[in-house]
Amino acid sequence: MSQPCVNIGLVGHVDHGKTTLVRALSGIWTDRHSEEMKRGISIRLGYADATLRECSDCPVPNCYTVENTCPECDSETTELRKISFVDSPGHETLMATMLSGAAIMDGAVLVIAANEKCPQPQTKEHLMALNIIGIKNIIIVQNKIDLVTRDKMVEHYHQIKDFVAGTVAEDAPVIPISAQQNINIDVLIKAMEDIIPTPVYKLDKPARMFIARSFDINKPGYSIDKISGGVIGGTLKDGKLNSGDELEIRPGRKVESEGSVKWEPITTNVSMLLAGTERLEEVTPGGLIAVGTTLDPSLTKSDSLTGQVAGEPGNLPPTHHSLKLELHLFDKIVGVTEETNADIGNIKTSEPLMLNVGTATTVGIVTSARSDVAEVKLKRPVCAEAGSMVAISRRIGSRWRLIGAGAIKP
Ligand SMILES: Nc1nc2c(ncn2[C@@H]2O[C@H](COP(=O)(O)OP(=O)(O)OP(=O)(O)O)[C@@H](O)[C@H]2O)c(=O)[nH]1
Repeated sequence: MSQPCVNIGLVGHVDHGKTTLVRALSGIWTDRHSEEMKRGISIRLGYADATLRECSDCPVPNCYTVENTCPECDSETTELRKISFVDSPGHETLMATMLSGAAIMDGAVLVIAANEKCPQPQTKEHLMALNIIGIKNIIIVQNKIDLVTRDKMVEHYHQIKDFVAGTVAEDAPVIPISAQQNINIDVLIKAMEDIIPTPVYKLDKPARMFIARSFDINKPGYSIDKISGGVIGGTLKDGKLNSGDELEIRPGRKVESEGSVKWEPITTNVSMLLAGTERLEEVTPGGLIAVGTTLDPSLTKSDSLTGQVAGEPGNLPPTHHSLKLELHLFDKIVGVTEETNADIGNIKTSEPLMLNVGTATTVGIVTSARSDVAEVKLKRPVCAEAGSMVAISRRIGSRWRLIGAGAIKP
């Protein structure tokens, strides 16, 4: 049995075909939430595992597939790697969700629809987010090529190249595909093998897991056989987890008594480890895992532990109630709206900011600010190491807009 070894994110503007592409690569539709069906957009992060395979005996050169049997020559294919896909929502109001997902991506596919002018607002904003979080292994797909003429496709390709010039994706390959018609999916698989390596993990370090989902197994559709406690899902960044291990979760649980509020770390035990549908005795970093715990399911329901960090007791990063950030702000606001090209200027004392740290999203009020450093008092504390990168968004009009990044100062 093996678990996925790398997390690949799908990012890009709303409706450009991320979920359809995950389906082409994994056979799984990640949008199953009823509100998503109703609105026709992704709201939560979607997750799906896939096994990328190669047909080495094939008369067709470079034959890559996700099927066990080669679609070209019917030979049995060989496994290259198992991958977990993280499907981000592309709607502008869901940037915080996209940023939480980006924290667990090892590489990303930027999906750009060929039938719309490039760049669309979240094509830009998602690329900036990848830049902030430090994701360098990027592939660009030019999707929906079935809807455009060859000339339009070439014109669109040049728009993409102009747009990424000078960015972290400058040298990323641009692969024309149709996720819906399964065109060039094999070329994309080959590019994933070439461009997005399996990270080198530090197995001898204490276990540390970024929690991206948490749920109550009793909820219909989520039930996992033989678990009676709450479940957390996410990715292990370092170390290993074994069935039966003790686990600490930080910041933990909010406790209110006599008018004061405290956050207490939670301790629990690992009762079950799952990668996809496979039950494992030990998990290592890479891919998305679900951890069954001995916690009361009321503590994990409705993603209540999303954004927290789990790991070996006594070895987790500190809990911060305020953050001192070394600022790296953009010059201009990203996105195509009436505020486009508006200068960002300095962060001001008393202004509210939305901060994304790892998979956590929190809001805070600036208590002091200079042009290069700001201190922010957080509404909800976060567990993070000094030096970690924080994505900073400011409220402009009716939504939070990404304005830059900050490194946590000790
Ligand atoms: N013709 C054509 N339509 C496509 C293709 N890929 C996706 N679509 C359609 O485009 C629409 C949006 O696709 P989704 O996969 O939901 O897009 P998304 O990027 O996941 O959307 P959000 O997650 O809500 O941002 C759907 O109606 C798809 O059927 C393609 O290659 N060709």
